[in-house]
Amino acid sequence: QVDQDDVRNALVKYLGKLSNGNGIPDPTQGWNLTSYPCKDNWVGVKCDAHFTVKRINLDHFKFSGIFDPSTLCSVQSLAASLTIISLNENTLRGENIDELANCNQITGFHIGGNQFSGSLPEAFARLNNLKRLDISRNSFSGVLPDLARISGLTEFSAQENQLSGPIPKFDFPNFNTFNVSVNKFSGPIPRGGDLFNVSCYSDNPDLCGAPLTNRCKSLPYNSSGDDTSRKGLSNDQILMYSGYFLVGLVVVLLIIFRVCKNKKAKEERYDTVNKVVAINDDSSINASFVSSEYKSVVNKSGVSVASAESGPVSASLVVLTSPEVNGLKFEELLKAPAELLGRGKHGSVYKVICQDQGMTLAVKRIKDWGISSSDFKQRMQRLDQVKHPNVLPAVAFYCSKQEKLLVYEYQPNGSVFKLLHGTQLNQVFDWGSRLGVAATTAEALAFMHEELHEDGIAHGNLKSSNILLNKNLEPYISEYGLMATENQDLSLVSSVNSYQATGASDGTFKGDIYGFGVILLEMLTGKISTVQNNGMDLATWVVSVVREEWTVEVFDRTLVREGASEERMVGLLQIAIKCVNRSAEARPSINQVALMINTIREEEERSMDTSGPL
Ligand SMILES: Nc1ncnc2c1ncn2[C@@H]1O[C@H](COP(=O)(O)OP(=O)(O)OP(=O)(O)O)[C@@H](O)[C@H]1O
Repeated sequence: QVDQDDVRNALVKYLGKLSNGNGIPDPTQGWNLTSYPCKDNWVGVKCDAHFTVKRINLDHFKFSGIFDPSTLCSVQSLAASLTIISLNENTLRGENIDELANCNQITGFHIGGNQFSGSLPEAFARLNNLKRLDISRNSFSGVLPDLARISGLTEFSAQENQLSGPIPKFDFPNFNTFNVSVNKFSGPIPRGGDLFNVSCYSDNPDLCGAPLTNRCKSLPYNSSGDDTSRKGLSNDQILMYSGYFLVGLVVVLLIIFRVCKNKKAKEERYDTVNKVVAINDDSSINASFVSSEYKSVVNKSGVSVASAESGPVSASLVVLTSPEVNGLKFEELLKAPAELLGRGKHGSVYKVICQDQGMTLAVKRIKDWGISSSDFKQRMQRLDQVKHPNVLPAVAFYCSKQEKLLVYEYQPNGSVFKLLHGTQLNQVFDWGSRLGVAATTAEALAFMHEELHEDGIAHGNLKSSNILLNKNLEPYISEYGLMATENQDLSLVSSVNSYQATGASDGTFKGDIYGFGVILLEMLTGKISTVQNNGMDLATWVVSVVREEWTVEVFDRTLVREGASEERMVGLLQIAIKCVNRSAEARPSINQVALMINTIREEEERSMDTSGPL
C-alpha cells in the first residue's frame, strides 16, 4: 500500500509539472489523489498483472509545462518497473533530464515533437535497456552522448534538431529506424550507416560518405578517427597489418586442413561402401544402410552392395517394438535405399524412405557401445515402456555383435541445432518459441528422469541436435538412453558425453542437466556450443561475460532486435548458468529446472495478455 501511495503521488506530481498545474483535461480519467493508477485505469497508464506501472503514454495532450523525470525515477518501485515513457506531440521543455538514468528499465523514450533544448545528457548512454529513442523535432543541440554503448538500441529518431559533432558508431544492422536528418552533424557517416537511405542523413551540410553523394575529402581524420595524414605506419597500423597477416595465415592453414580432411572423408566414404552393413540373421538378409549416392558409386565401381566385409553374423537379433511398422517388415527396411543424414561421435544416422509403406524413417547405427545383446534388448524394451509425447520412441531396434541399429520415425522439421545455427534459414525461431521449447523439453526430461531413475537410464547425450522439432516447433527429445547408464562405467560417461563437465559424481542424470543448460545457452546466445570464444567453451564464456556484468552482451542479436523481454532472458540465463555448474552436485534437478522455466513462461504469457497498444 505504501508503494502504491508513493507511485500515485509521484505520478500526480509528474503530471502537475507537465500540465503547469492544470492536471488532466478530463478529471474522470484519473491522475488524482483519490484513486490509484492501475486499479482505477488512469488514462495513459499501462500496468502488468501485479498492478505495477509499466508504461506511461501522454502523447498529444497539448501539455506545455516541464518534463521532469526526477518526479518518477526517484521513487524506487517506479524506477524499477517503468519501461516506456511517451510524450510525443506536446510542447514540453525538460528539467533534470539526466535523472532519467535512474529509471534503468526504460526500453522506450519518446519525446518527438516538443520544445526540448540543450544537449542530451551523457547519462542517456547509461540506459542499458533502451531500445527505442525518439527525440525528433525538438531543439536539442551539442554533441550526442556515446549512445553506441547501448547494445540493444533498435530505433534512433533525432531528425529536426540542432545536434552537431560526429555520429556515434552505432551497430546499424541492429536498427529498424534511424534518422538524423536536418541537424548539424559533421564528419563521415560511420561504417554500416549506408544501410539507411539518403533521406535519413539529409540536411547536415558537413556530413559525408555513403549513402550521401558528397564523398569525404582527405580529412585529417578518417571514419574510425585514426590519423591517416601522417606519413609512414603508426604502431597501431603495424599491429593491425600484422593482425591481418596472421588472420590470413590462419585462413590458409584452415583451407589446407579442410582440403586434407575432405580427402580423408572421401576415402572413408569409399571405405564405407566396402563395409556395407550386412545382417545375415536366420533368414539370411543382406542389407545396406548406404546412401543411394554411395550405391551408384558402388555399382560403378563394380562392388556389390550385398557384399559384406564384416561377413555373416551369427545369432543376430532383430527386435521390433511391434512386429510390423505400417506393414513394413524389418527385412524390407534393411534393404531400402538410405541417405546419410549425419555422422556423430557415436555413429551415423540414415534417412530411409520406404515407398511402399509411405514411411520415412531415421536409422541410427551406433558404434563402439560395449553393451551385451541381452542388456541392449532389455534396455530398449524398458525404454519402450516409458512414453512421453515429447520424447521420440524407437519403432524398432536391431542388435548383433557388430551392429546396433535404432529405428525412429523421420522428423522432417530439423533440430534445435539446425534452427539456431543456420541450416533452416527461412524459419523464424523467436523468443516465445525458444521459451516454449525450453519449457517443454525440461518437462519431458523431468518425466523421463523420474520414470527411469531406478533403472539408472538417463539420456546420456543431450544436445541441440538431439532435440528434434515438429512443424509447430514443438520439441521431441531423440535418442533417449542410447548411451551410458548411471550404473555403467563413469569414465564412459565422460567420454561419450561431450557436455559432461568434469567431476560429475552424480552420473549421467546430472550430465543431462549440464547438456540441457548448454542447450539453453545456445538458444539464448545463438552461438554453437563447440565454437570457441577466446579459447573458452560456451558455458565458460557466458559465465565470464556475466561476471563482468555485461549480461546483455551475451544474448542473440535476433532476440534483442525482436524486443524479447530482457528480464525474462536474464531469468532463463540464470537457470542455464545453474545447470552448467562445474560441480554436478550444485546443479538443480530437472524438476526444479522445469518449475523455474515454467514460471518464466507464465510471466511471458501474462505480459502478452497485458501488452498491446496503449
Ligand atoms: N528421427 C530423426 N529425424 C530426422 N533427423 C534426425 C533424426 N534423428 C537424428 N536426426 C539428425 O541426423 C543428424 C545426425 O544425427 P546423429 O545423432 O548421428 O548426430 P549427432 O547428434 O550430432 O551426434 P551423436 O548423437 O552421435 O553424438 C543430426 O542432424 C540429427 O538432428
